[in-house]
Amino acid sequence: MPAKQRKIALMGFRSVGKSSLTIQFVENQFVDSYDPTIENTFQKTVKIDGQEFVLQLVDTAGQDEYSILPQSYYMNIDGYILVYSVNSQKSFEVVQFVYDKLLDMKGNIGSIPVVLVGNKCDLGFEREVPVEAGKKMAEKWKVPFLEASAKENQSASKVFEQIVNTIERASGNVPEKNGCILS
Ligand SMILES: Nc1nc2c(ncn2[C@@H]2O[C@H](COP(=O)(O)OP(=O)(O)OP(=O)(O)O)[C@@H](O)[C@H]2O)c(=O)[nH]1
Repeated sequence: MPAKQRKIALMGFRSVGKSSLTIQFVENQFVDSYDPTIENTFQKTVKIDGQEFVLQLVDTAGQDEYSILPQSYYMNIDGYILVYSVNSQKSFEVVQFVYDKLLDMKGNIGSIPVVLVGNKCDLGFEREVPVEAGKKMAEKWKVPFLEASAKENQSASKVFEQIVNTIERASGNVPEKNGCILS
């Protein structure tokens, strides 16, 4: 089967680790320094369940509750990875704001593939967002949820596999599976 092209946007508050998750997945490395993103696109080819996918990953500039999302974030994007960091309640609020914006713009979010990610789960001692809060939000949205750590390379590649599977399910290419993945 020919490779499928999929375009995925990572969105969420500043400094939650959108770039770090992407770089961990694409280049298998973690960069400790913080360099705010304007917008970057990465590409990686992966094989999932025997199917090759060419993933274009749009690492967006961080949003906040005042952001006006550019049209390009709504057009030609197959799925969204919405990222907050578990040590920032504010970032959890921003991810809800972003979801609502997407819902407004896209109409029926039920048909928009989304994965919710609580990053920086290695910072348990600074935790402001309980696992249950992330789980509950994802259940409300009916989307998969994972906690991850770009730093410790926990679930970074799972996040991307999960969004690809969610996109495939939404387009009717994979049988429906129950529940959320939490790790
Ligand atoms: N402890 C810890 N730090 C992390 C993790 N992921 C990212 N960071 C750090 O958090 C800071 C911000 O990470 P970025 O990946 O640049 O965050 P971003 O969401 O792309 O930020 P913007 O470009 O502003 O949107 C950097 O100093 C990273 O090293 C993680 O899983 N654990």
